[in-house]
Amino acid sequence: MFDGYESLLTTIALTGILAYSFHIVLMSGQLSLGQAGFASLGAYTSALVVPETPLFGSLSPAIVGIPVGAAVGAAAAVLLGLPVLRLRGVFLAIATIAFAEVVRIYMVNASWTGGPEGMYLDKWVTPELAWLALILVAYTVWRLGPSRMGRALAAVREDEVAAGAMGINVSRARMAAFTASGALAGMYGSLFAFFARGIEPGDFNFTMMLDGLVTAIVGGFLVFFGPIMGSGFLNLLPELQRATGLEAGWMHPFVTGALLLLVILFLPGGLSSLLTWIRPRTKPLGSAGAAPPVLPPLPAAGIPILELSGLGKDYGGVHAVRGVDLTVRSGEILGVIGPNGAGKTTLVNMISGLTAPTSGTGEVLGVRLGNRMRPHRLAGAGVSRTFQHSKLFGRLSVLDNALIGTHVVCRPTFLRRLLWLPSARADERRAVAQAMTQLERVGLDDKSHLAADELSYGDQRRLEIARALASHPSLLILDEPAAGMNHVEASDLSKAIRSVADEGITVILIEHNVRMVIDTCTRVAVLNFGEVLAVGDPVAVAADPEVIGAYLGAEDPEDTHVR
Ligand SMILES: Nc1ncnc2c1ncn2[C@@H]1O[C@H](COP(=O)(O)OP(=O)(O)OP(=O)(O)O)[C@@H](O)[C@H]1O
Repeated sequence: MFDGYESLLTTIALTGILAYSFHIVLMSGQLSLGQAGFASLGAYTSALVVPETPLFGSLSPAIVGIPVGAAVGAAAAVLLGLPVLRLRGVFLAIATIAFAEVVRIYMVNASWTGGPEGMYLDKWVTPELAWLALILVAYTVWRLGPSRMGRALAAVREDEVAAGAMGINVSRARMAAFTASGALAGMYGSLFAFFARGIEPGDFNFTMMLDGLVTAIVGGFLVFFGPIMGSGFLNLLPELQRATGLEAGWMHPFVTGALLLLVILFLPGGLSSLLTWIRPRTKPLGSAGAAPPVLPPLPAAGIPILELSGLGKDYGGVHAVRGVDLTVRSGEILGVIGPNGAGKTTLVNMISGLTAPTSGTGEVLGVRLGNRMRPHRLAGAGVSRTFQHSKLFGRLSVLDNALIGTHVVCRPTFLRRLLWLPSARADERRAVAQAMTQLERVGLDDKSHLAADELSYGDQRRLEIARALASHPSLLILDEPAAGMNHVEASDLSKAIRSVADEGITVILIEHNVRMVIDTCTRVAVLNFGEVLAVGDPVAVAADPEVIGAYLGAEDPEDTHVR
């Protein structure tokens, strides 16, 4: 059927699958180079189990090898991921290269693999089978992208700390991407074995890994069809060379290397991003008529939701926070003020699970603070926050940022999206409705399609608040939300915070704008050198001579806007 092009078409499909195994880890911001090891394990294992005759008379026996290769690759990825996924960046890349090399050396020396000569196999992979496998993989990645899981991977890629604070289990998301990458590489290995009529350990070497990585990067990892574009383009290049008579041996690696350089320098989204530029920016999936998800009730007004006893944090010799005793009751707006370096951010980092205390105890919404605490657990219990220095997912849209905020109140949708179940679409619409409600609250609903990076500074601060509110928190922590705002904007923000509190959400507000704190908060705590200097009614605290001496430095609290 594909006379003369069988080999080219199959190679494009197989390289595409290999590139998807890189694409999926790049989606979560990881650089793993262990794919050659997973592919090798998948290839050799499926060589042992694939029957020597067609199934049911005509079916390619390679279809038995595909799930086996994928399962072996996934299992190897889990076993490797447990120790190595605590590494990041180049260290993860080195550890995974080492794994691939260990597998290669084992395959060279083991007797069941045929040693360095490898194994001869029958050719069972046709272009149709290879493309069917590629389309299935591409379909899965397409359905993953806009699902709750897909957004979680994107959030982890953009900013792990913010992702954790939005309730995403960062370790689990990274492990899921790594395992899927192992499965795809194992699947590639199995298909390759029965396409190439045999395998030897050298087939799964560093060059193979580099080919897959280059294809994924040149194609682009921000759009689901990037690997197909990358594979098509890079595999058609030699044909183009042949057609133009430029067939020198050095030409192909040279052109590929130059392309990689050009893409990294000038087109970080890869070739596929060219298509998304040409396409007009579409408004996101509408939420018209959709109700927000069923939201859990907020704690009853007046009950203690946060209790700290002697809580402290030392950084070496620096006592950032010392012996803090504090109770916060549901419905309060607690202002936290104090000079620079007083320990305000460290205190809220402990409350939101980002920093482990070194002394004392604390309980927030029924969750005990401690060394093993992870931010996603506190987010799941109802703590949400903004950061002193904005931590938005810059390359994602305003709507996607807010949607990631809904992570803890929305149901997973990926598996149901794979099957096109209407309930998944209904859940996505509910998530969009919840996100849009919060964007409307801060006046960003008409900018929902813009990238967060494209917003003005003030809008970025507002988006962080909308993202935090999208999780329907019981406790909202705002770390200097009015920084950089003028008086009018600060006054609007103050009104918005009071309206949030009127809905029953407890707020902790760190702010240097004391006028705003007095106008907004029901109670104020003053920190100085990591210790609580005073807690109480805002006006009374602002008039306390000890507080004035330590922080305000002015007799009249009306005049104070201290940084
Ligand atoms: N990761 C860290 N390692 C070492 N020291 C730290 C760390 N984080 C905070 N500190 C120190 O702890 C003290 C309290 O810092 P923190 O940022 O909590 O103060 P802050 O009251 O929020 O200050 P600002 O108003 O300037 O934001 C400071 O002396 C700071 O240098």
